Amino acid sequence: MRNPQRMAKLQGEVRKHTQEGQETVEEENLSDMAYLRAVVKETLRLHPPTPLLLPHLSMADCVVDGYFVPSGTRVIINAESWESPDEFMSERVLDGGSAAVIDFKGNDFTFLPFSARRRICPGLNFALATVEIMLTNLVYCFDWQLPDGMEAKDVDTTEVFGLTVHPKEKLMLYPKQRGATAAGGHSVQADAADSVMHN
Ligand code: HEM
Repeated sequence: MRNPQRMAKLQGEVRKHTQEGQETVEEENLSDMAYLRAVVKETLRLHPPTPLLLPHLSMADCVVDGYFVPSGTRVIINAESWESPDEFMSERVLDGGSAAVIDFKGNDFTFLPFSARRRICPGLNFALATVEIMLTNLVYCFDWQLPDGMEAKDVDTTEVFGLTVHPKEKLMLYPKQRGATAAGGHSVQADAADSVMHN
């Protein structure tokens, strides 16, 4: 909602790769949606649900970059080094983008939303599949509008920190059902607008 052009691009891709007349997006529609994957990847970079992963202890004495780390030290990995880190730039992870080759499934220590190696999140693939199908259906079935008087820049994405983070403020949006038309003075659009989405 803070990036209307990127929202339009994502919605365009989802609607292009889902057959006209299909009620919902199905898993088989997702394979050609490169921009969807970029949006999810960049979202996990900017808002990782578990930013510090889970606490781990080193199992043996070791030396890292010249620093001695004794066995049993609590280790927190925070190795991000991104250009304009606070900006949502989904293009950076698309083919040809500055971060296109950075893996987020545990092979690149600059980007670890699911952690890595033996304690990597076992729900990784399930989580991605769920997020993709949920997000595509939200943008396929509805056009989303901000409440009257609210502008894109007013959407507050401040996070409350914890073992898992969550948004400080609720996101309130009006869903306008795709293709909704007024019929007999009772429009789907009005119905949808009556039900404000709270996040
Ligand atoms: C976007 C969604 C998710 C993210 C970002 C995420 C991320 C993580 C992270 C960072 C860890 C900690 C790894 C560590 O020890 O450093 C973790 C652990 C774990 N996750 Fe997820 N997770 C997600 C969804 C899921 C789902 C959907 C499931 C199950 C269906 C799941 C199951 C688990 C389990 C069981 C562990 C503990 C693994 C262990 O024994 O060390 N996660 N996850």
